[in-house]
Amino acid sequence: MGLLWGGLPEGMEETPQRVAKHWATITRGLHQDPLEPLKKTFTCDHDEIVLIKDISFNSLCEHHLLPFFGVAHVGYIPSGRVVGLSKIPRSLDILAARPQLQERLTSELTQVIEDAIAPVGVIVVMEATHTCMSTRGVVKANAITTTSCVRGVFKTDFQARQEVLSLINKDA
Ligand SMILES: Nc1nc2c(ncn2[C@@H]2O[C@H](COP(=O)(O)OP(=O)(O)OP(=O)(O)O)[C@@H](O)[C@H]2O)c(=O)[nH]1
Ligand SMILES: [Zn+2]
Repeated sequence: MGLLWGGLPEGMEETPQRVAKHWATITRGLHQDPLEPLKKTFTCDHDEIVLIKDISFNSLCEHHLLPFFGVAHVGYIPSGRVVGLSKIPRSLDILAARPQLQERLTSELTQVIEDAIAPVGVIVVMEATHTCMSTRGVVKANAITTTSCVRGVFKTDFQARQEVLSLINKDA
């Protein structure tokens, strides 16, 4: 005789509420302004690269509502103003907590940094694993997707772009 259905296991009694809370948490960014963390800025005459590497993020692919996650690298050359280092990850967390495309997440983060401090140049590189590719569909567990968005001097000055990419350890 097989196992008969005997009703919900005790551990599942609160599962609907947990699931609702989880979805509210992972989509909280829909109700938040990604520019908010970047509103407080500081004057600073540093005119070379500021690079924050390996900022972990978790997001949600808009096609399957499955997680994609990885790291972001954000580099910029200030034009007189900088933001607190923790504020860029805070802004990323807001943008990531929405149904996203990795490409759009990358360009939106670039855009909010431009809007906040109008840097001489800004570059965002993101590397991510998409669980809609690793656990279902094509089932490629090790595929990593890299996206980048480049603005300002990094767009036109190949040497500046090379420098920041070598600090990130990526080829141009
Ligand atoms: N460009 C891009 N594609 C994504 C991203 N996240 C998921 N996708 C892809 O979106 C596509 C959606 O394709 P569909 O054909 O509509 O969906 P599907 O039938 O489930 O596709 P398969 O995953 O190939 O089974 C898939 O190829 C996903 O790999 C992303 O951030 N950027
Ligand atoms: Zn997907």
